[in-house]
Amino acid sequence: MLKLKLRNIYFTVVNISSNIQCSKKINKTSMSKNFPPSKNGSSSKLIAGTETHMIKLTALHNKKQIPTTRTSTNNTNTEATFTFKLGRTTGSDVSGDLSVNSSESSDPVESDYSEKSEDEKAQQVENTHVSANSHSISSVTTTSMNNETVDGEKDESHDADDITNTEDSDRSEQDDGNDTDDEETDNESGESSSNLTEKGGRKYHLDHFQIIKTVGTGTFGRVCLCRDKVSNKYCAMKILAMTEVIRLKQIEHVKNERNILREIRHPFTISLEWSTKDESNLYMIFDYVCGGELFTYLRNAGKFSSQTSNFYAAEIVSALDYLHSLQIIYRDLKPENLLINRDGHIKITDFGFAKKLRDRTWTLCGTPEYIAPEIIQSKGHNKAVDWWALGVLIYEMLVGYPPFYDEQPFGIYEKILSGKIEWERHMDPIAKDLIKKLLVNDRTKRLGNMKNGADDVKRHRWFKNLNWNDVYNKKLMPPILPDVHHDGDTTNFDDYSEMDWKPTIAIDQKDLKLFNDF
Ligand SMILES: Nc1ncnc2c1ncn2[C@@H]1O[C@H](COP(=O)(O)OP(=O)(O)OP(=O)(O)O)[C@@H](O)[C@H]1O
Repeated sequence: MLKLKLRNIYFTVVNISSNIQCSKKINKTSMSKNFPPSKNGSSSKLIAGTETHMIKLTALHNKKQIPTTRTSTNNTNTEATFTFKLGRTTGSDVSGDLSVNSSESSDPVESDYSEKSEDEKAQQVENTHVSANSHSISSVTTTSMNNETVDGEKDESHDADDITNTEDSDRSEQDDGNDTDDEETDNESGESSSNLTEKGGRKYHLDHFQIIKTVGTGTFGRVCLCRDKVSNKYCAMKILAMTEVIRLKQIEHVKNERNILREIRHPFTISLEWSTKDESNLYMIFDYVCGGELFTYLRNAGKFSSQTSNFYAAEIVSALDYLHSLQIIYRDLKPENLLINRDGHIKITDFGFAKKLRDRTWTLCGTPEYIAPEIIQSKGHNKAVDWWALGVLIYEMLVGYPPFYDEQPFGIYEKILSGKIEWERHMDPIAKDLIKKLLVNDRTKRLGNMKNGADDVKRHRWFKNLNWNDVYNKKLMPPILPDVHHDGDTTNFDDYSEMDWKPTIAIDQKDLKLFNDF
């Protein structure tokens, strides 16, 4: 069986409707993907778009075998392992103490988003402890075509949220009253005697964070485990190079990401603690989710049982319901973006494509296997795309590979539009029924997007044994407990070279203004 990883070779620019330009770049190494022999291929991530329909495809796929054993030296990080210099550096200096001359701000509001007890000890459950990087996994379970005709044309049977209006060109649609600039005085005053703001909130500085190790890389930067020297807690720092963000025309997406993360607070979404920038990079500080990606567990297991899939699906439904209630569409649901916390519960990460919706949106983005037909057809899309992606995710958890698959993105799109799905003979028929109702090409008939919204999904028979309050309150027993030895354990993540940190380049003042409200 061919094992392929579907992320992060990254190639640029496809115009779906006319021109095609491609340039390839390998972006990172990653994990394996077990697909059926006939489905050995690729997948990509779409990262730009709208008016011109120019999209960038990140993540073709890189091959890497799943390690059969975890070496004892592998990933046994300590704080002394690496320290890095953030902010402007000369040359390729990647060592030394973290020292930043930044325009960082202190934002007490953001502290409110931090969940209090996410790094607490994992609950005592009699589950199998598994490592995301171990080969064996033992899951102990507990508990038609779109009817629109033209781009943007009004749909006869809109649901309440599918408002027709002017085209949204992915402008930043919200001003959340970011007080970054207001707070700069805290920062300019240098190392004040107190780490508290006048309002009593935490006054952050970049040099409070000691970078330990890279745990993930993305399109414009990387995510590192770091230690907050003030609270002594581990956290994750996402570092985005502004030059790359500008080059890939992702300014509004990055601002959306930060703004939405500041707005949300839910047990199954990542918590943004603080964000800032200097003259080179944007920084976001999150709680560190040490169990690794669901992707890794799924690839190691091959497929999940119906009960295991049901557990993860339920937590995602709870989160999607919450996000949609705030008119936020997530748009990037896939196992790579689902982290498992030490307690075995899900944390949805990467809100880079999330969007506060006032209308349908037209941006072509997502990951090919997971994008809904209406995105491919550029008809404007809404929260229904998340319910589609949930159908793809449940299928992938149960079967081991996504329902629409091809070596080339265009092949994937064709399969999505054809509406044909191959079903495994022994698939749980109730789960199959739910998937069928989610993978409906006509989004007006798609479960989750009709007049009862998420309630229709929650009431489906596959979830009939669930109490949704229990789901929200993390009372369901997780099927997998990650093998985690301490809060800063990185053994459930891939190893990333620390030698390829690019020298940071200060952007000029004109470009820096583009990020004024970050
Ligand atoms: N809070 C966190 N705790 C632990 N690991 C994290 C955290 N946030 C992100 N990661 C890891 O870093 C990876 C990259 O993060 P993320 O997807 O947010 O970056 P990105 O630049 O948006 O990536 P992409 O270009 O693929 O969208 C994740 O897949 C995950 O493995």
